[in-house]
Amino acid sequence: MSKIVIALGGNALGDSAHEQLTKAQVAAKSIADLISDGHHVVIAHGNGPQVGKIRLAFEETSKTQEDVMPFPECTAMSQGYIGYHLQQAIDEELVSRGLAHIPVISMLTQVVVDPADPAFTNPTKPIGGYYSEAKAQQLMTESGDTYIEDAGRGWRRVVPSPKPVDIYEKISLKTLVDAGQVVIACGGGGIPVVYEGTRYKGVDAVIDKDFAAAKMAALIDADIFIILTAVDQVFVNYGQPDQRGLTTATVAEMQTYIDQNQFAPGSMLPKVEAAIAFAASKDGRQAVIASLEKAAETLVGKSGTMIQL
Ligand SMILES: Nc1ncnc2c1ncn2[C@@H]1O[C@H](COP(=O)(O)OP(=O)(O)O)[C@@H](O)[C@H]1O
Ligand SMILES: NC(=O)OP(=O)(O)O
Repeated sequence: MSKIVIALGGNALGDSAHEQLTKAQVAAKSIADLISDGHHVVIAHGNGPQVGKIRLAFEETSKTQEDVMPFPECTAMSQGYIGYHLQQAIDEELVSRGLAHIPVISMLTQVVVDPADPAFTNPTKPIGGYYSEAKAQQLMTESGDTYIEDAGRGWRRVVPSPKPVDIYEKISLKTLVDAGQVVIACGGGGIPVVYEGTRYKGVDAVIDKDFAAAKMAALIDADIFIILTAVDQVFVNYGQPDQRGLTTATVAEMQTYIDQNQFAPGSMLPKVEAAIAFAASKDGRQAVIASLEKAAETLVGKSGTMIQL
């Protein structure tokens, strides 16, 4: 039996609430396969599309800039409704397999970041929907926000994405995990907070959930870290006629591919960096990048890209 942390991609969870629930049900089958096999599973999820849409809804309906919902609150909202979908879908799947005694719980999670992180002045995290270049240029002029081209999929707004330093609720997290519960935590990378004087305060940023999940995996001493997204494997020469899927790779090999700029910033690069960070943190730890539908297959080498020291 292994302790496994799974990171579910926000983009891979679909566009609308309806689509998300359907995709959560697909992910739940994969997750329940692992639980049925006796593994202990902890889940983090993304929120890029969702947090962007929540923020946009408030920007479009607020009378003043001050009324617009701040980003930490938007991430808290996304943790709520994505966690609700995942809780419901995983629970249903466990009940259907006679595993109703295993509780599933999602935790609002605050993740501590460094206020001096250079990411605050260099926005890189894509959120919300996709726009044409012309529309993105118009939005940049009107709003002063930054938009970039996102891995060949269109233009998207980007916001600061500081690295996770600590998980504020780590004692509760470990208690629930040790009690055998299926915990959903660090949704959307966690609600970003900084220590200010005598208290923690939310900051305008969206943490990358792959980095937060890697931090959580190390904190709970997980054996395996699985990043589930919309592609079956990591590719070199991605999108080119000679693209090649990677089945296994060492940390050193992946670092060489990073140095060759094989992975798009804001999409595959943070996944590979998070996977490397976990695999390199202790001998024997494995990190896998695979598609949402195929979590259990990755453990028997039938799918995904497996990275180890
Ligand atoms: N080298 C690569 N190999 C595989 N996918 C890549 C690569 N570079 C960029 N991508 C893109 O990265 C996407 C995964 O990133 P993203 O959509 O941000 O993930 P998430 O599912 O976590 O929201 C893939 O669906 C693919 O379109
Ligand atoms: N917060 C975050 O990393 O979301 P995505 O997985 O949707 O990019």
